Amino acid sequence: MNNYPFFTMDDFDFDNKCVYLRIDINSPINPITQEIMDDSRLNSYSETINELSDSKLVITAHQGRPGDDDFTSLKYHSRYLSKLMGREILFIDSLFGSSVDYAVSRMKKGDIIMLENTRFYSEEVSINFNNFNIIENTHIVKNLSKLFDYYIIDAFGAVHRPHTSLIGFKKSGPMIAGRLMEREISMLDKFKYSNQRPKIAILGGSKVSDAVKVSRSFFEKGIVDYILYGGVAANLFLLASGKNIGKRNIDFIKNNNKNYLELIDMARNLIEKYPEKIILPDDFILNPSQKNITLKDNVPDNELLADIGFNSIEKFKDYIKRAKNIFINGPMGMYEINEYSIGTREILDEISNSSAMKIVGGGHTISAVNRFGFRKYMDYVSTGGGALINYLSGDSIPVIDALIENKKMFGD
Ligand SMILES: Nc1ncnc2c1ncn2[C@@H]1O[C@H](COP(=O)(O)OP(=O)(O)O)[C@@H](O)[C@H]1O
Ligand SMILES: O=C(OP(=O)(O)O)[C@H](O)COP(=O)(O)O
Repeated sequence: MNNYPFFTMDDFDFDNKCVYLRIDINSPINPITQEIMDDSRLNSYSETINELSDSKLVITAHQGRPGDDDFTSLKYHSRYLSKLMGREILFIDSLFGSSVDYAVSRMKKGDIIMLENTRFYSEEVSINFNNFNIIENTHIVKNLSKLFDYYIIDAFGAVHRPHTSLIGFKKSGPMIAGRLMEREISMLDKFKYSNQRPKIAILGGSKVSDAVKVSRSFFEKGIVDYILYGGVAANLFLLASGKNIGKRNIDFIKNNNKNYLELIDMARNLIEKYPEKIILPDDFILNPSQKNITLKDNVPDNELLADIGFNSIEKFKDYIKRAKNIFINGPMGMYEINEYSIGTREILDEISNSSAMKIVGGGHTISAVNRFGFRKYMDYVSTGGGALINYLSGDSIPVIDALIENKKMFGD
């Protein structure tokens, strides 16, 4: 038996068994060619998949969110993974139903199948996850649970999402943490339990809802001393503090967050309670004009605050220099475009030069770290973005909770 409160792959023998493996290979996608722009997440599953080479292995995963450019089929991911692993992977363009049943019934030991993007099915994300009866009664769970002996969940990047393909099988059979989950948890615990101060978080990117939610826990529980905000997360806090961030930036927040008024309220409360811990940029590079402006200037309606400006970079660097523990999730701006990549690059450069413990995570953040050549300077590169910050925040994590519950049910 292992030392974790959940099953790991050490606890079972998968020889000739039918195994469900949920991974997170959600990757940055080129919106024009649909090519995978960074294969870090795909690369992180070699240990798990190699260890399952005696099983009949069926892989599920998601890519993107409905409505977004990167909401694509997993056909390309299956080809990519097949090449990386040097193993044939049969792609089935459904998640469940007769074509899946038939393909699985014909599997032999050593075969691998990958199913279609779980988020092509609304039952994956749009049901009431507080009621497990509903989850258990989805077509996804009813159909797939007929097929498997074991359910391995290795999607560390999505552990903070209580979605059907991630937690829905907790009563169907043993649910097991994969090798990536084990590695992530043991590495992140080193940071979580380190008492070296100051500890700082750097939160950027576009998923502001995760950023605001965890900020509260980070401050309330004293997990970090400062949070430096970039990207859309910074825009949200600036808006909440009464700054004029311009129509296009407000619309970006509104259009991507149904609960944006609630987010602004939460951000405002945090600013009132922890003013000295919230570190915000005060100048920016505009897109499309590429002008450097401060927030004292008016932000024209058609401009995005696409990168943090030079004063803000220097201000952030001062905090990074003094830190003993640092983690970063989310780029400082639209790093994919050269003209707006300087903030992200400079901040990653300063982190790389620091002697603090340095953790970095998130699909786009890893892609930036790889692209700008900083990977070798990081102590740990987590595959999780939202997952990383939620895990470090000490809040309850739906997938980990489900794994723990499952071990209690199937433990003996
Ligand atoms: N100020 C901004 N306005 C619009 N998009 C932004 C801004 N800053 C960053 N982004 C975008 O955020 C995306 C990355 O965010 P996110 O998915 O949250 O990061 P991660 O995958 O590392 O967790 C990038 O595509 C980047 O272009
Ligand atoms: O890429 C992911 O999150 P991340 O961008 O926070 O690292 C995960 O696959 C979760 O995706 P989601 O935030 O669309 O639920």
